[in-house]
Amino acid sequence: MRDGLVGRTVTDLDLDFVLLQDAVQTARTLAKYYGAGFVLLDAERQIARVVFKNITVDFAQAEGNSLEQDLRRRDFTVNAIAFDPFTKTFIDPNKGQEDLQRRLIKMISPDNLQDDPLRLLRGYRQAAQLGFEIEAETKAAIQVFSPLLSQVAVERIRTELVYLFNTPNATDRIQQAWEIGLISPWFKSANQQFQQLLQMDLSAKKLGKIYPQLSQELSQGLRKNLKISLLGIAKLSFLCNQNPTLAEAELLKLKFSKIELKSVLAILKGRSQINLLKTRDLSLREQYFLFQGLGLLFPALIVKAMAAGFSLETFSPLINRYLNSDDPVAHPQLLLTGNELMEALNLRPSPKIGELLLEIQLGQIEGKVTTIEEAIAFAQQLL
Ligand SMILES: Nc1ccn([C@@H]2O[C@H](COP(=O)(O)OP(=O)(O)OP(=O)(O)O)[C@@H](O)[C@H]2O)c(=O)n1
Repeated sequence: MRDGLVGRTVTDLDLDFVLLQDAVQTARTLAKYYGAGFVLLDAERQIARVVFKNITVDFAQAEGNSLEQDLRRRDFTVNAIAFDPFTKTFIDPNKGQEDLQRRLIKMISPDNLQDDPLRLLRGYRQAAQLGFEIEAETKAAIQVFSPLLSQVAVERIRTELVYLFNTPNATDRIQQAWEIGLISPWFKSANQQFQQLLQMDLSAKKLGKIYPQLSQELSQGLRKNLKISLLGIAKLSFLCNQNPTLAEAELLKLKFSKIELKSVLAILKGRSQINLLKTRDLSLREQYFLFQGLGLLFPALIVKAMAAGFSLETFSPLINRYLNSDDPVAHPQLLLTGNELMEALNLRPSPKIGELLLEIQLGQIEGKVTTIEEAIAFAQQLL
């Protein structure tokens, strides 16, 4: 109802139905009837989900004895508007529609926030997504209750954080959430990077104007099933400690996946590599290792560096290499495989083969090697 009333469009529709009885059974019947997926989310509280291709429909048993009671137990007034499809009337005991008009996130009551402290962070996340303000008393209550957030399962916190990182122009909200103590326990040193974090969306926009492809890559996930966007990962890399070991500890506490963790660390490493650009150009070898370390994360590093004050022009040569799939430095192609090298030189498998292949690759980049024969002779010479 909230999203419909403000005209918000989403790619995946999420419908929430409240039933006074038989919620799970109704969901099961519907799933069967439409051949859709069925997931029992909470047997005790009677919540089930029916999954269609781009639509998720949740059925929940009303909490309390009436829909009004159920709506009074929710988090924010704008999230507690119901519509009766039979009578075609709104049921809005908390005056959520008024707050929608005023574009306000307002708590239903402080007790409701305490009942499920994730709601404290949901408030900031939804304010960011909807472009709403947080009403003054609600903001004050969130600040008072902020220590309670640590009682919530970190998986739920992480989900909210990812939403925040993926929301464009929400870095000021992230900063505010940190300043009132909501997310600072997980990112203790973030305040040192806020100035740069706040520049991120602007830098992404600047980059996208000249290189639309990079802008598109930044809005996507590293993999299909990864919710956090590349730009989100770059923002996360600002929030956590800039020392990779300390950053790793922070991200592990929040149970970020291995690939998210590796991505942030790759960006932090890349960030220190490009510091050299302040005084000189990178050698071909250095460029090769930079591209190898980053892979698809390259645009995320560029935005981060721009937010830190580097000019876009500094990166033009590197960006051109990245965008050219035939570029040997950014997208090197092996002249020969490890097996072929072992056969040619009569070698046994050992870590040395990897080292030789790397040297051949670097020789190729530096123009010392162009054919397979030259590659073999080059390796022989090294041996
Ligand atoms: N911790 C929570 C989670 C949800 N809700 C209530 O359950 C509704 C549906 O929850 P959900 O679909 O998770 O959230 P939405 O508010 O719809 O927002 P989004 O889809 O962006 O997560 C919310 O609107 C809110 O009324 C709540 O009160 N407290």
